[in-house]
Amino acid sequence: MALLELADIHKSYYLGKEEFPVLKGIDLQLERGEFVSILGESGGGKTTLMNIIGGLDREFEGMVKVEGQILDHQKEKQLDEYRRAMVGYIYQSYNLIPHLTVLDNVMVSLEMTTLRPVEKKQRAIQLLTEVGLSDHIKKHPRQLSGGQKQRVAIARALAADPQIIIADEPTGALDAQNTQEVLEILDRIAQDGKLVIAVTHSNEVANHGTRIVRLADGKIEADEQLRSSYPVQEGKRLTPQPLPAISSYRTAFKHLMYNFWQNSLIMLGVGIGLFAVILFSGIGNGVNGYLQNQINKVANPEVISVLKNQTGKKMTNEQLQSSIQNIAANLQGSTIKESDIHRIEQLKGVKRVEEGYIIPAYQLTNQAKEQSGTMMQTWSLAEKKDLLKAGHMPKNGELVLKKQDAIELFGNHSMKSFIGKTVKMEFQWVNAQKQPMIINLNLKVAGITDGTSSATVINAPTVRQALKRANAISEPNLLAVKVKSLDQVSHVANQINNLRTNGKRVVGAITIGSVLKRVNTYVKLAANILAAIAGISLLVSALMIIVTMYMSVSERTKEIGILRALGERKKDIRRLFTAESLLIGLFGAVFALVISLLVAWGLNVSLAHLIKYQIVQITVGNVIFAFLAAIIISFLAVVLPARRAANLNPIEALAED
Ligand SMILES: Nc1ncnc2c1ncn2[C@@H]1O[C@H](COP(=O)(O)OP(=O)(O)OP(=O)(O)O)[C@@H](O)[C@H]1O
Repeated sequence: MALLELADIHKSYYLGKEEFPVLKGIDLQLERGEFVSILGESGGGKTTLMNIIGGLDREFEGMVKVEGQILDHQKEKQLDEYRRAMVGYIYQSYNLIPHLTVLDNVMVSLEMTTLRPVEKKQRAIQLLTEVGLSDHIKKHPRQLSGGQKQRVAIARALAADPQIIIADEPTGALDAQNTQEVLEILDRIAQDGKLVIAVTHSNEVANHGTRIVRLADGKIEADEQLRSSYPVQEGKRLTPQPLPAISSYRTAFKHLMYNFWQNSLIMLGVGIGLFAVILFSGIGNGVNGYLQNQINKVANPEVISVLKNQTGKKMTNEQLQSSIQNIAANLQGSTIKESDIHRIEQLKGVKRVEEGYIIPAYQLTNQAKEQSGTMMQTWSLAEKKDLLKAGHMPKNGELVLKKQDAIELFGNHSMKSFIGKTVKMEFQWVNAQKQPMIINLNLKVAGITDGTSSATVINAPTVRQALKRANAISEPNLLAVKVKSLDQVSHVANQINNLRTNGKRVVGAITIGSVLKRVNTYVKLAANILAAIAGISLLVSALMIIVTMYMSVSERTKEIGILRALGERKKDIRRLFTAESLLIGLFGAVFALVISLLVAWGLNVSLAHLIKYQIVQITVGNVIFAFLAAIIISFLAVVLPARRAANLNPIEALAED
């Protein structure tokens, strides 16, 4: 049984509808141990025939049998397997993969065998030693002479232990010395029991073989046996296997490293898009946290302020806030009844209710100096001690003065010197008959507050006692309701807003939570705008990967042809480019992470004296998101380029200059 049998092979090329027949009925039987030279005039169809024998061409008529089995050339998978297991190629122009070392060029073939990794390496080194290249295994092809390159190509062709070695003009580019050596190697391969088929113009090469087949006008003109073929002993063969995924990733990594600087620029480009995403998210977190922190500093979010609902209807937080302005006009109508306070105390989730007053307008006097103010709220649970810059919170008969007020009244001295001084206070109120009356108080300064968000305050009992003494109405017009926990705040506020008498709402609740919510809305809006900008940069990153990968496919067309000839499937080619894109994305993300952390650190340090807060806060979630985004965009961006690479016709890809 012949190793390879060709029966009635016809092949034509078409230009439009015009047919150019190249092979017009080839019948050939080739055996192991033969060194067959195919001779013929230029353009006679030798390469075309080799492509058919080598399992690269699918478009021909006729039958190819391998070891007695018909090779179904319609089925790509069968051809892939055939090339992987049976065929090794040697080309005139060597066709080594430029970004892989000599050793790795040979390993590419061995990756498609079931040998263990150590055995693969041992075999590659042994083959390279046999062709005299043991000292050059770490070099790249560009660092080798022509003769050396051809020997690497021979070692690679033999690596996966194929039975058929196809050599297309193997000595065409070599000098006499190297030609002689390569021919001897080819002869040794035939002696080892393999079938060597060499396409040549040279009689020297042809005479070296055991048999010469002459092609003319698309047919076999002569078939001449020069010597008997070599005897064949059956030995153990290596078992082929499809390329493992890890090999594609390794090759992709090596390619990236080979063009390190060029690729690092691309990764930097991709990284900048991701950097924008990470940094903007970090700034979003920081600003949000900062605002919450600022609000929590001046007010306790677990405290609800309750005012009289003077309309009886549903009121929003904003309407309630602005209703404070109406208190002066209707002091009596703004007070909250004892019974309603009691109802609030009974609500589920309420811990404590503190009564307080809003005094619409007041006047402070120290001897001849006067200072007036508006909207004084008695010190309540909603306030925070942080506002106090000196002294203590006001007790009965005491007041805490805003720093500016203190300076107006006592002159510009140190804050502590104000404490202990007395001030007169006057404000207007009404009695039960709605008669306006002036309330007078003598107060001792207990502390000083600073800043814009705080004011001069006294405590509620001081006000209540003064009102009672003057026979004015003394019900509170403000309540501070302390809630048991933060998550109950909005529920309690709802219950308070829903308290009714005769169907009319009685009181209204103002929560810091709602202020926070509004702030959050703005922060989110800003964050979304930043995210949109970051999204655009991601799009740019994706485009960059697409362009890079398309360029890579064009640049590496020949490599794709070589890999296909070695037996890699379309799938393997697609995976090679996908792997490369993924690695670019992931390295880009690492790049982005490093820059983001550095920039975040820099911003936080340089802003530390302005804002005592980490204004950029990059969370683990942000980092995970950036990596996921990198993986997704690099996967999507490579779909089309990878498909294009996989669909390249291997013969055309190999013919690429
Ligand atoms: N893809 C193609 N499309 C159209 N015609 C082609 C194609 N490939 C080869 N041919 C034609 O087929 C004929 C045989 O080409 P082939 O490369 O097989 O010849 P060859 O014998 O190997 O030539 P050479 O010795 O010069 O390498 C030539 O006339 C060539 O122009």
